[in-house]
Amino acid sequence: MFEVYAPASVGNFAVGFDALGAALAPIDGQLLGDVVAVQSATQDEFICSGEYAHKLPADPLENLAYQCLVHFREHVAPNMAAVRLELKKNLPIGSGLGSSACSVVATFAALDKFADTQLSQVELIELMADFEAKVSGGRHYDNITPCYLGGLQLTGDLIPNKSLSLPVCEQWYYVVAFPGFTLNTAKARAVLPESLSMHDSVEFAQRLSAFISLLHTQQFDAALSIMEDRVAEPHRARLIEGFAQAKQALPELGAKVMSISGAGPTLFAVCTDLTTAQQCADWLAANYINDQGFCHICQLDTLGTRVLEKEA
Ligand SMILES: Nc1ncnc2c1ncn2[C@@H]1O[C@H](COP(=O)(O)OP(=O)(O)O)[C@@H](O)[C@H]1O
Ligand SMILES: N[C@@H](CCOP(=O)(O)O)C(=O)O
Repeated sequence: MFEVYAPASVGNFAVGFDALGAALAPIDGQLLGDVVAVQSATQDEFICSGEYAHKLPADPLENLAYQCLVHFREHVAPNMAAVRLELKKNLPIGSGLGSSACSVVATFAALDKFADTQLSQVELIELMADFEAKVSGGRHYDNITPCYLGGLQLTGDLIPNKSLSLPVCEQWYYVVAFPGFTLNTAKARAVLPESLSMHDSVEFAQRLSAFISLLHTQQFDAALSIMEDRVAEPHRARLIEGFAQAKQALPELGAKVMSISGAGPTLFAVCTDLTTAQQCADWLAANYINDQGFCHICQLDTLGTRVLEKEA
């Protein structure tokens, strides 16, 4: 038996709608992501457990992890031995933390290892994106690739191998706050305009390309100064109760960036020191989250999806 862990991720990373995403690692060492455990069995078996299992449809046919197993058995590895696959659903659904991507990535990575199919990285990413697209209302890679590969990824069909890893400042802290209520990604995509004006398209391209160039040249303060979401955030802000108050309060506390993680309602702030990050986390805990919510101070998870070491 082995377990595969896939980390939560911040889609869009404010400046790269559908094109940038970052994997998260809480600095207190907690794991923030889904786990898939696989072991040999006499016939295929699927179990869904974990804190948020009860929020998923009871019918396995509607569970992405089970759908991935069925697809893998039928189309990728028909001769694979029978498997007992358990999804430990540790991330809230509709949170903006790449929850559906987490389940899909962990499941395919685990099955790929179990069956020793040795799919290429691009083949796996394609497969993962196909399944996440079934629920998210659009095909995008900005949760899949950081979740799978770790770090901050520039990602999309135009990008060689679907993803390019970007350098980030090691002193950046990411405060993420899931408020405890949910926002369906497909619904949050439906409020976006179908197209951008020429002006907005040029501005988006300038901002994203400058941001990446500044990261590569280690001009991190300048990168933070243009790290803003002018594409999705203006349309989604009204869907997220408490967004406006946080948008005002967190920069006053010293956050360099405050925006929506993925499609929301999780908010994220980028801080350049731990004291400020803690103050932002305290504010979010007191003013944004309810008793179902949580808040973490994170840095980037550079490992991505991996097999968990067994505890001694
Ligand atoms: N294993 C799974 N993990 C997450 N969502 C799943 C899973 N299986 C099915 N779903 C469905 O997919 C949808 C995911 O919603 P979405 O808003 O895209 O979540 P997130 O943004 O957190 O990925 C929900 O309707 C949920 O019931
Ligand atoms: N680029 C996507 C990201 C969705 O992330 P999720 O965690 O909310 O699923 C978007 O902004 O729609």
